[in-house]
Parts: sequence; structure tokens; C-alpha cells
Amino acid sequence: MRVDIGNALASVASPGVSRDALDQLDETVARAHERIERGRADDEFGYASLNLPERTDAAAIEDAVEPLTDAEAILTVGIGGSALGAATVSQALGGLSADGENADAAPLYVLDNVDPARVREILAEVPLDRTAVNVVSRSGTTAETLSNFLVVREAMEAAGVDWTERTVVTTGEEGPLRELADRHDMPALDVPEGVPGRFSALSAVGLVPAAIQGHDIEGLIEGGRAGADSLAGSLFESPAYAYGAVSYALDQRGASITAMMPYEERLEYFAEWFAQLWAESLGKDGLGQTPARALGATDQHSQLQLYRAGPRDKMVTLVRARERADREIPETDIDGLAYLGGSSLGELLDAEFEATEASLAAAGRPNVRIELDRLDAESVGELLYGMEAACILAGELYDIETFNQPAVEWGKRAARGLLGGGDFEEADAVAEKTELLVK
Ligand SMILES: O=P(O)(O)OC[C@H]1O[C@](O)(CO)[C@@H](O)[C@@H]1O
Repeated sequence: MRVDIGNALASVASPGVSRDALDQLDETVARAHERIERGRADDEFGYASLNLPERTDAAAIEDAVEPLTDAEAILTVGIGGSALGAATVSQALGGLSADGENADAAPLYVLDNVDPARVREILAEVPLDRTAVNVVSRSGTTAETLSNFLVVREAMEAAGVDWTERTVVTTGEEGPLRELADRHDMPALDVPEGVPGRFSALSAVGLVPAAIQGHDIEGLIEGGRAGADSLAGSLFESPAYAYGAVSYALDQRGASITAMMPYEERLEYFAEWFAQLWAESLGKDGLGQTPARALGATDQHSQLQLYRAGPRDKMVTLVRARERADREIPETDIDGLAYLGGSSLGELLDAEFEATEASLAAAGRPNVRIELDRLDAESVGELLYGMEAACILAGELYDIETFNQPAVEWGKRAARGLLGGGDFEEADAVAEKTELLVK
């Protein structure tokens, strides 16, 4: 993974960071790195995330899913980090749909919301008797995940399918899901101790569908190791720290929004995964950058107008793989389009990547380039690890608690109260809504 922060320098962009300011910040990065390394050495809660490449047992994951590798579809039931990691890994490696290069890989369906229409669509589309159900929840009590699982289980029973033969569980040491797996002797994998869900993609939480699809999960973990090896006491020697430090510095100078804009369809879920990682980790004490999800080249015809000519409150990250499967553009005699003929879609995508990057720089809008050699297991593993390390470094620089998410609990209590799941004052507050209704 290579990170180019040149277009974030004050000589190019406003807001921008001067080289002197980066040099000064680098002293803080060095101390932050020491703190991170102490946390890793002690396997401290949260910091332990950066030890996953050493802890994740690929063989245990492959053994657990072995009975399900005949699946013709995979259904991941989870939410937040308990779904986005799996979706990101599988999509990046080509596994979300059977029409990609991995035509033989079972397509992955992600059930990470409780929209009845979507649940109905998926249950009508997957062959329930030949589907592997991957239900993931650290707590084992998340309402959306457990509700969806109960609905999926009921549909399988109604179809005469033994769901206990088609389900692998990834959960904590205790809780309803663990009890269910134990009761029905189902394969159950452990969520990694001390690792928040949004940091657990390189564990069973994120690797089960990829393992069922036959992807190289050892390679993903090896990529994470490469990410770990690239951590150093200077932002100028560590791509991950360069990204985390520049993001922090730009935010401090007004770039309160960070647009993640991969130029790869297979990284669309990655942008969503990044959004949770960045928002849920850094959105504390009135601080934190707002992640925006974008996709190149598509959003050049959409959000780029705002990124280039709107408020100077954003940074844009452009991500691409240098090697990709390509497709030639046929020659054409259509007036004005002959220049496209004989070129290729990949060349066009690269030209648009570079043009968008230069377009933002020409308007003085800060942007960072992240490049991978290719979208293979090692590169994807290093990218995910690198963003996690960048986030943890940024958390040290903001001096906030990176690894909890207290703000999401209020809404959970309110919803639970509304459903009669307990007596919560938050539910009472719902009834007190200030109303100004316009019909
Ligand atoms: O894995 P669980 O416990 O179901 O949690 C799912 C998601 O919900 C959160 O805890 C937030 O409510 C996320 O941090 C987590 O990724």
C-alpha cells in the first residue's frame, strides 16, 4: 500500500498542512506510536486489533466452514462491524456476485438491516437448502441481527431445511447466540477478545464468507502482517500513520469531512466499512471527521461538484489498484468519440482518477492518494489493516477514547422501550418529540 500526501500540503491546498507542521506533528506521532506499541504488547482492549494478523487462526476458520463450502449462496446476518467486514473482504476479492471473475464463488448476500422488503427479496432469491448462513454478533443480543436470524431460521424451517446444518455462528464467549450454537452443536467461531467489531475484519468476523468462497484468507492475514511491519515511529515511514496524521491535521485546519472515493467497484463496501471505522472511533467529545462515501468515476458526475467548488471543509481520498482486469473499448466512427476507440475501460478509469486528483489540486482542495498493486488478498489485508492503524493513530492525536461507542446506546434503549423490551426513559422521550408538521 502506498499513500501519497503531496496534495494535502499547504503549498497545494487550503486547508493544507505545511511541511514544517508535518515535521512538528511527527514528534507527536512518534510518541503515539510508542503508546500504540505498548497497547499491542499488552494486548490492551482496542490496541489488540493490531495484533489480529498474529492471532487469527485461518485453519480454524477453514475447518469450521468446511461443511458449508458446497453452498451456492452465503447469507451474512449481522450489522455494523459484524457485517461490513465480511462484505468488504468478499466484495474486494470479487465474491459478492457470481458474475465476477470468481464465477464459481458462491455469491454473498448481506442482511444488515431490518427492512422487510429487502429481507423478503433475499429470502426469495437464495436457495435456502444450499445457502450457508453466517450469523455474526459479538454481543449476541443485537436486535437487528437476532430478529433477522429468527426470520431466516423460520424461512428455512418452513422450507424443510435443517438450519442447524446450514449455519455457522461467530459470537462472543457468552450470550444467546453462543448458547444456541452450543445447544444445536453448530460450528461457532469466536469474535476476537479485546477487538471492537469495526476493527475485526481480519478475524473470523470478516473472513468466514471469504473462506466459504475459497478465497485466500491466509493471504489476507499476510497482508495484515505487512501492514503491521510498516508501522514505524514516523509518519514519513509508515503509510498508515501518514494517512492518520494528515487526516487529523487537515481536520484541525477545517477539513471536517473526509470523502472516501475508491476507483474500484469492489471497494464500494470498503468505503462503507471505513465510514463506520472513522465515525464510530473518532466521533467523540465534539471531535471527529464526518466520512462521506463516494465512488470513482461515478461520483465525478455527482459529488465532485461539491468537493471541488463547495465549502473548503473536506479532504478526498482517492484509492485505486494499479493492476486490474481490463476491457478494450471498440473502435468507433461516432463523431467526437474516436479517441476512446482502441483504448480500454481501465485506461479510461485511470485517466479519470488522475484527472480528478489534479482537478481537486488545481482548485486547492486537499486530497490523498492510496494505491494498491492489485485487489488481491495481500493488498486488501494491508489496506484494511492500514486504515485501522491510521484510525488508532488519529485517535491518539485527538486524545479521545477510540474504542468505545457510547453514543449509539441511547437509541438502542429508546427502540427497545418502544417495543416493550424494558422501561427506558429514552422511550418516553420519543413521545415528547417537538412537532412542526407540514402537509
Ligand atoms: O457484533 P454486535 O454485538 O452485534 O454489534 C454490532 C455493531 O453494533 C455496535 O456495537 C454499535 O451498536 C457496533 O460497534 C458493532 O459493530
